[in-house]
Amino acid sequence: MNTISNNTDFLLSIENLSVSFDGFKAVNDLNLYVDENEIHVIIGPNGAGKTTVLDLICGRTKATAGSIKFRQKELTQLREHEIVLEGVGRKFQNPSIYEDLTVFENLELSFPRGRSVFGALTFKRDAEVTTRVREIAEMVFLDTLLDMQAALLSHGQKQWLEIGMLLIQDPELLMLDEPVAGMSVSERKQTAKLLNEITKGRSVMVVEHDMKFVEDIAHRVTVLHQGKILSEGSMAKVQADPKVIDVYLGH
Ligand SMILES: Nc1ncnc2c1ncn2[C@@H]1O[C@H](COP(=O)(O)OP(=O)(O)OP(=O)(O)O)[C@@H](O)[C@H]1O
Repeated sequence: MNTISNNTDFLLSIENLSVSFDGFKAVNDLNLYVDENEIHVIIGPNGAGKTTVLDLICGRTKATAGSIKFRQKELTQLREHEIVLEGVGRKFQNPSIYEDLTVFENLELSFPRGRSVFGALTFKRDAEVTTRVREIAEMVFLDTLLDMQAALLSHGQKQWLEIGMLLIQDPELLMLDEPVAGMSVSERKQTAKLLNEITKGRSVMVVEHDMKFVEDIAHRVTVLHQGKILSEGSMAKVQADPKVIDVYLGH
């Protein structure tokens, strides 16, 4: 029986999704849904398949079976850059910023109409770009550091800069892989505030191990284990689930 439904209410609908690596099922018949304006956090033990799910959504890894629908559009057949154009942004664990450029220049380069590395001479920095760069810089706590070389930012500030570089493209779905790893306690709190702000008008999927941070941001939590859903619901619900305590939280 084909269990793939026509679920139109969600921003993202993942159905019967599987991927195998040399016969090993890293993601195994997964169904997962993300609502509009939702912060959806995926947790679970090492090797559960969390990063692989993000890789499948952004097209970095191709599914063996199943469907990923983003606003009715099937993503599994698209290439990575086409998925970005559909409105899906992805941040990897290590920040990929231009270290020798300033904060301003990093944001400017990421603006959809901004200059390309090769088109630098023909680009006219117009007021719209400058305004947008300043707005985003303020959102990611870097408005006083616009002229600083990115290499000189702290680890946390580099993470925020990369989030800013994604935000300036205005994705409808933003995916973040362990965004607070290596951050100080105060940076984690600020990042939680940032994520709560940016969900107005977009959805965010986060893979994270820091349970305090997850508590601060998650509208909904999916617990993965061996490529399958072990538990799902509010943070309070999954935290109290004996299965989750047994395989993950109790360790
Ligand atoms: N490209 C690949 N080729 C082969 N195996 C892979 C590949 N990508 C992931 N895997 C395997 O799939 C499983 C799931 O990995 P994944 O990175 O998704 O786990 P995770 O839940 O994100 O773990 P962690 O919390 O440690 O980041 C692991 O056993 C991993 O070794």
